[in-house]
Amino acid sequence: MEQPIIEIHGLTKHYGSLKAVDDLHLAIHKGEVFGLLGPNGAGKSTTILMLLGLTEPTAGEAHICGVNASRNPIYVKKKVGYMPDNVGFYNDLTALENLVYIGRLNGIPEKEVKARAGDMLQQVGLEDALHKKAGTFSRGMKQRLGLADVLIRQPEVIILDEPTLGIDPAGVKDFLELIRQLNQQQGMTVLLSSHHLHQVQQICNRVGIFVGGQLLAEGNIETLAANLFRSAPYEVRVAVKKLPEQTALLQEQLLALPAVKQVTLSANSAQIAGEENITPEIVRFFVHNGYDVTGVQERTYGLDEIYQRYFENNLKENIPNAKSTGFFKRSFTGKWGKQ
Ligand SMILES: Nc1ncnc2c1ncn2[C@@H]1O[C@H](COP(=O)(O)OP(=O)(O)OP(=O)(O)O)[C@@H](O)[C@H]1O
Repeated sequence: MEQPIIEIHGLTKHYGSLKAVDDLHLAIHKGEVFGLLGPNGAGKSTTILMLLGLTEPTAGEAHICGVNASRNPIYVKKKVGYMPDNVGFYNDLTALENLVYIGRLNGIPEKEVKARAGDMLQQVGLEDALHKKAGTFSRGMKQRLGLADVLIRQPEVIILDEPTLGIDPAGVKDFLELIRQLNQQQGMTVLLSSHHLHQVQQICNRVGIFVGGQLLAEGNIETLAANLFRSAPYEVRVAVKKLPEQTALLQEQLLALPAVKQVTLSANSAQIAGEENITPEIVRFFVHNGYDVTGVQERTYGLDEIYQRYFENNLKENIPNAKSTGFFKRSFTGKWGKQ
């Protein structure tokens, strides 16, 4: 397999007694969109600064595009396009003028720079705002200009720190679509940090959940879900016209079926979780026992549950069994309750 474009080993940063980043290990490969997901203060920005060689790690190493970031910050600057959470521009210059200026600073030949800047602005959807002053731009437009600023340097990888902060929902959707296109059409590798799990879920191939300086879990959504709900990863809800008032026997019968681990009964539905795909068996059971089945629904996990679950585990250590936690019931009923 190709060498990862970002490789982090034991990366650690202390600020006095505070461990902002604690023994981080991570590999991101070419063409991936990786989401670093975590609440404020989790250590995302500190990690990014170490990746860029802008702050020295207390311990560990970050390699990016094949070099040690803290030993080669200038090389890293050439290879990596970094968009901070607050991009600054010259407000009195137009979008095109700002970008031409940046292009020149980055050594783009004079005869090319204007055309390249124009192309970039078109690519990020600012073709109608070429000659507008950056000072008049909305937050969403500024982020697009920030992306053009990053892309004109022709980076191998782009790192975006909270790129959608402060943009309205429509702007967020457009911006994320832009990132997706960059990835799909140009194979651009992207690392983005966010505390918006829904946004991360929309465009990232892989996600790292980062809390209190530690990477608590990492993988694609399916892997995270499987790890999280390891004991009973499959769930099905069967809606029936009416369940008996005394449910103890039914509960016992269901729990006796192979692979069934958890059963929650309400007036007209049964929620059942198991070690493997139990849907056919469960449906057969209800039909065979004369219940009028009005609906069957298999459950899929979203990042929501995973994210909350890891927070919960992190806050309340050593939860022995997911079955008994309030979270499990809450997310279960919460998700279905909405439908
Ligand atoms: N220069 C610094 N000096 C001291 N403490 C710092 C410094 N920079 C960050 N920290 C602390 O390190 C921790 C991690 O901060 P960091 O900015 O990396 O988190 P984050 O996940 O990016 O959060 P946010 O989304 O709020 O930026 C926080 O507790 C923060 O207060």
